[in-house]
Amino acid sequence: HSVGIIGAPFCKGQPRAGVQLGPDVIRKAGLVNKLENQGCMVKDYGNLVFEKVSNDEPISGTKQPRAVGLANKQVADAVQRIKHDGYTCVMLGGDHSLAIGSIHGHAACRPELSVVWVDAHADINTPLSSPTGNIHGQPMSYLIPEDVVYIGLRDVDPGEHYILKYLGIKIFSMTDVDRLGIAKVMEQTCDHIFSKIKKPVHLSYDIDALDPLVTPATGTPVIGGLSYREGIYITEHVCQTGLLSALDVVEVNPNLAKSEEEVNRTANVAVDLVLGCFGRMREGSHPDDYKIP
Ligand SMILES: N[C@@H](CC/C=C/[B-](O)(O)O)C(=O)O
Ligand SMILES: [Mn+2]
Ligand SMILES: [Mn+2]
Ligand SMILES: [Mn+2]
Repeated sequence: HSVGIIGAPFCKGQPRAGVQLGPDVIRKAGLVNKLENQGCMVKDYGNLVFEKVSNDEPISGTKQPRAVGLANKQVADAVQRIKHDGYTCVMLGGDHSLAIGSIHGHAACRPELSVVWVDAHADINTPLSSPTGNIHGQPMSYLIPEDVVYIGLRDVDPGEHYILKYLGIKIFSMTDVDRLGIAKVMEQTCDHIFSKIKKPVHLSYDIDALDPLVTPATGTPVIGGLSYREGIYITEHVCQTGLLSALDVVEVNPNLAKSEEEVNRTANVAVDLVLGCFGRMREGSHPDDYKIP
């Protein structure tokens, strides 16, 4: 696996400061070394720099529209570049509004991509249906949900639920995870997105899809989330399709942890999710040329 990492230290898609520290907190938990230690070739493109935007007044209730727009232009350009350089792209957030740019930039290179959205939330509010005006709850509404599957939903607004049903979007809520088990959810997710042809997968992973006991340092925690094992299983299954083309890991906010331990716990889980996407197997592994010493 060859992995291109881009950090997007951005927080304007939501009101809680701290999520802009996500990229470096995840790196500090050893992301690059751990990927290299499992045989990945890694290029870290560093962090994007987001200029301050003044007078960024709300537009029909939507907050920080100009900052979010500009940031996503930069993210789209970076992701497109990383894809053209031949890597599987890993975008470290930052809040989930960054998926606008990440998916847009990825689609510029791979227009036939499909999206797997792992999240407690649907993030598909329109500016008018949004109860908060925060754009991290809206990214999917700016993208044509061609082929998208949701996993982990448990906090969906009425407007979002209407849109999901109206568009017939495939969803696996936490009820479905309980009813089917994560293995069946992943089997049916792959059946759905690969029903016609094999497509590159864009996995957009909001860390709040996992239970707050597993990943407490996040801005919109919702109880009854995915276990660590379910969260990892999703990454292992996507990895074995061989079709993962871009990954977002978003919404790690160290400022919302109650302790240093909660920051580390959240960051370590974020790293393990990435490792699962790039071949880490819980059963263990050994190099082809391994010899008992
Ligand atoms: N549905 C709420 C919550 C949004 C949550 C966004 B998140 O999934 O990126 O955490 C809203 O629209 O404000
Ligand atoms: Mn989200
Ligand atoms: Mn969420
Ligand atoms: Mn969130």
